[in-house]
Amino acid sequence: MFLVGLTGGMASGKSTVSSMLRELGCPIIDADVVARKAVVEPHTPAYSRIVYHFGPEILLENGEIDRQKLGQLIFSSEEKRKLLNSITHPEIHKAMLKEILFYFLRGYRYVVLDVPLLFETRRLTQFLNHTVVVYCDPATQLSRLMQRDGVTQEQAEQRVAAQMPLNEKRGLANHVIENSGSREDTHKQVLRLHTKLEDSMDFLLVRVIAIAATAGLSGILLYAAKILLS
Ligand SMILES: CC(C)(COP(=O)(O)OP(=O)(O)OC[C@H]1O[C@@H](n2cnc3c(N)ncnc32)[C@H](O)[C@@H]1O)[C@@H](O)C(=O)NCCC(=O)NCCS
Ligand SMILES: Nc1ncnc2c1ncn2[C@@H]1O[C@H](COP(=O)(O)OP(=O)(O)OP(=O)(O)O)[C@@H](O)[C@H]1O
Repeated sequence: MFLVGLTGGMASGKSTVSSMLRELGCPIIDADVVARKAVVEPHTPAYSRIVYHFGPEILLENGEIDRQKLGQLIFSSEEKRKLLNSITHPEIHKAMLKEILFYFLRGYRYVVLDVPLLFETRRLTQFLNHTVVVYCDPATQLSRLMQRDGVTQEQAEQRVAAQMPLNEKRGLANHVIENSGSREDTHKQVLRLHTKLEDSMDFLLVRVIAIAATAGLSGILLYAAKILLS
């Protein structure tokens, strides 16, 4: 099975690209969704540790974590961000591994992992066959972030600064989707990426068949040699 890592910066367009890929039939595992579902819901081990370290003041009245409050805390303090990451990341990776297994057992040939902090944590990169960065220019990124999350320019800049610079991520990827333009333009690039992924799957299949055939052939030759020499 092939693993494809999809990443980018805050509001650079990862979810936009992953929904396009999903529409084309690609299985997607979204780390933000995994984190929301399996990591910070009440009664999970990560939830208890977050409340222990950050205090009950980060809870809503219904006992759930106030994501906005926790976000404000961790995006303004590297120390707190590191603490939250140390609690959540091992749990996120475990939950993602379970989902990868699920797709593997269902016979999928590849799965796309949408992970915002792929290059920051680097835990997953060694297992990936392809890495894709969704890039957009810094001014567009800031304005999309401010518009989507209703935050000030200062808050948006602070959030962007909490991650590895997007330019650096772009240099680490095998494949870049340039998302500063229109959605249509991005869609065209996603179609090309999809074809590339499908082609590399076919290439993998041909390689596996060739290896199997070679192994089969050498098996027959060995068997024949054994009979002739006995
Ligand atoms: C900080 C939290 C509470 C903010 O929740 P909120 O619903 O407002 O945002 P959401 O979860 O949709 O994340 C939005 C984006 O913020 C960025 N982000 C999230 N956590 C972090 C982090 N620890 N460091 C840097 N950027 C982060 C990512 O680009 C992400 O796509 C939440 O993101 C969280 O629990 N983060 C810790 C888990 C984590 O690291 N998630 C990222 C997956 S690798
Ligand atoms: N090409 C585009 N043209 C116009 N708006 C766009 C384009 N791509 C994305 N957007 C908008 O920009 C915002 C950020 O995009 P998106 O949510 O896909 O980013 P993201 O990388 O998943 O963000 P995050 O990591 O913060 O969750 C969204 O409001 C989205 O609708």
